[in-house]
Amino acid sequence: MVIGLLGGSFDPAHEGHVLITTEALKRMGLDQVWWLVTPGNPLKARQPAPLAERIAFGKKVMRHPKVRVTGLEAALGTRFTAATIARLQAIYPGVRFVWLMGADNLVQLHRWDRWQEILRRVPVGILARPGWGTRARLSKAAQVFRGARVGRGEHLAHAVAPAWVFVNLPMNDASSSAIRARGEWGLKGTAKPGIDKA
Ligand SMILES: Nc1ncnc2c1ncn2[C@@H]1O[C@H](COP(=O)(O)OP(=O)(O)OP(=O)(O)O)[C@@H](O)[C@H]1O
Ligand SMILES: O=C(O)c1ccc[n+]([C@@H]2O[C@H](COP(=O)([O-])O)[C@@H](O)[C@H]2O)c1
Repeated sequence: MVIGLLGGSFDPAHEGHVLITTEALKRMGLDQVWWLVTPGNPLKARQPAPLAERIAFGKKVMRHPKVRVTGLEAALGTRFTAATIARLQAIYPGVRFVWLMGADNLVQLHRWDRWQEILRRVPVGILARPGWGTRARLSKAAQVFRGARVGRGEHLAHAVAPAWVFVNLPMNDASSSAIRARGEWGLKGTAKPGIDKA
């Protein structure tokens, strides 16, 4: 069993999240993807909408039999990705986990807690995001782990970590901050009319 983990604020979830999830399922040979809706990104000062509301909206937006929208980090009491992955690996020893993220997150990965441990624990799938390709390829994490880059998504899940892949896909420029800036995600985390469906 290979499970992709897509961590995020999902404040709110949008079609960019749906696209990278379905593409990761198709291109990386994943059996499932679990969204890990974070209680709060350790590097973001801004307080997100309440977790329950972000999860509830995520479930509306992301409807796929192989995808679960979860609040696992709140349940586990972890907030840092390295700690979350370590806990999940301990709880599910028979599962191969793959960490998924958009190219923008690769650019700042070296600022995450125990970031090199993440790459040594699990294969990492990077999904293209408009405007971030060059910076991602030049990022510190990509440089430090350049020898661990895998050419094709299909080879990622069963590669021995450290291993990462950069997957090009049809670009989608949706972002939660743009949705919030347009006032389409209520202050209390409630979706306003018009974004019932991403
Ligand atoms: N349009 C997109 N294309 C590719 N990856 C994306 C896209 N939107 C989000 N992601 C990725 O999904 C994960 C969760 O993203 P997040 O919930 O922070 O959404 P966001 O749109 O980036 O939010 P914000 O604008 O508030 O920073 C991250 O790994 C991010 O890189
Ligand atoms: O572990 C860390 O230090 C760390 C620092 C920044 C972000 N993350 C994780 O990165 C994921 C993406 O966050 P976001 O807010 O960009 O959607 C989410 O799972 C966060 O918990 C993790």
